[in-house]
Amino acid sequence: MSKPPFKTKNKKTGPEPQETRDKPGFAARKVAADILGNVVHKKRPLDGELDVASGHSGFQALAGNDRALVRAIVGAALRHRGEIAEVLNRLLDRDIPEKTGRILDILHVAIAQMLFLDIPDRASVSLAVDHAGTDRRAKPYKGLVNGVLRRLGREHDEIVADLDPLLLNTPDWLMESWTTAYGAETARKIAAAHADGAALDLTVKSDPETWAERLDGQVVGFGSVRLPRKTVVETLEGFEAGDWWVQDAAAALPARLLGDISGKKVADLCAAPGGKTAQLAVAGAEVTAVDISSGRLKRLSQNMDRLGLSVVTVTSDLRSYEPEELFDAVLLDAPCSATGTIRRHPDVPWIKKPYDIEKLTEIQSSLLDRAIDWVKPGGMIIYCTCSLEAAEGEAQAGAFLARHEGKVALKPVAAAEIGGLDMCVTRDGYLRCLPGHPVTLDGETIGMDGFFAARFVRS
Ligand SMILES: C[S@@+](CC[C@H](N)C(=O)[O-])C[C@H]1O[C@@H](n2cnc3c(N)ncnc32)[C@H](O)[C@@H]1O
Repeated sequence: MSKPPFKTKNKKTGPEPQETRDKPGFAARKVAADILGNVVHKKRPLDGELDVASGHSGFQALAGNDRALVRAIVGAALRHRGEIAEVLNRLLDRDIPEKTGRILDILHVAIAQMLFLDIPDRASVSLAVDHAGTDRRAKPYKGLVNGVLRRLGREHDEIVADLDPLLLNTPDWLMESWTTAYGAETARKIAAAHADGAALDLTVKSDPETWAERLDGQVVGFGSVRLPRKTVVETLEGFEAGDWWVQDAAAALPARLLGDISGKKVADLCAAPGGKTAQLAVAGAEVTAVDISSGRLKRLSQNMDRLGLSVVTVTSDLRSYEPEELFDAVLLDAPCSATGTIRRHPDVPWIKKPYDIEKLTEIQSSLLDRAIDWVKPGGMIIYCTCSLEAAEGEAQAGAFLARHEGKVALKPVAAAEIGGLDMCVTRDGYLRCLPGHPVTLDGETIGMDGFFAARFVRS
């Protein structure tokens, strides 16, 4: 039940005084609240906001250590968004009215620091109060920010008692979708994996064992090299030389389902930024990489240049694309909700809605229906998504088979083809990786992204 709103006068304020702006850490908190607001209210993807070349202008202007602080604060605020909202609910006896500027974002940013980051409460509270004081619509709530946060500092243990983080940090519709698809226990394991975050996985051109040794990592999944989480990619051995690229261990599996493609003509549909394109090219295929986004294809080309790989790129909407000749195989990594990547993209649960899944499943089926006619008889079609939603995976594949009965058949996946990862193969022969599936690094259990793939053969 909602509570009656606070009433305050809306006083106008000018820009924040110089001494506030100059306070250490103030700019980072302000940018963090701004980015959090852009993600949760304006549904802007977090990666875009945190891009040092094209992201949030305030973020771009920060020094390196402040940028790292913003990443940590916004990451914690999103990963624990449900818990923070519940803590606020317990602290407030009235609802904060809408249109109060950044007040809720300021509070979320401060609570994220107080509960989940190693930052003294004193600093988090004082900077949040300063921030409220400099925001035109938040200023009337400066006292409330101070009171609420100080109370959290004093009564922390009672206030956070009995929280269920896994349920709170997962929107109901997602928890229901995963419970229906995988059962309640697995749904909770998935939510737990999201709280843990992700390691850094690399796909190497060859010899994963040697690369694991050289980079102090471990071979996981099917030939991926896993490194500890906080690794700066660009400084690692082999980056400049193009010996490997970043790709989650689960994302590296679908392209392997094509088997020996040396010398074959393969279309990589929805290809950018090119993780799977690189795998196909390294396997010796003649690759045509198609994507609707010229910007993303530019990144794909840069990635292929670094890796010393040669592929043909085509900027086109697949709904109007007409290939010049048929392919031996196609891989369609369709646009999807990306709920399989929440470990690395904690914004996904808060920017995606059930309506998005409905729209995406329509696009996926229209792309599949076109791709089927671009492959030679006997050729393979791999359909994959980095989604946990059955509607974008198992149900989509089943509906495709039903629509094209006689024209296409399922070629079930065998665990032996993906390095014996039998937990990633369903009874129907689909590839289904879940973030709760255990893959270990130095005894620490870190899972992999959620991924789905189905393999079909054209008659
Ligand atoms: C999941 S990402 C692909 C990731 C890529 N396969 C990889 O492994 O690096 C989906 C891609 O689909 C592209 N896309 C979305 N709708 C499209 C369409 N109608 N036609 C072509 N590409 C599309 C997006 O631009 C995006 O690059």
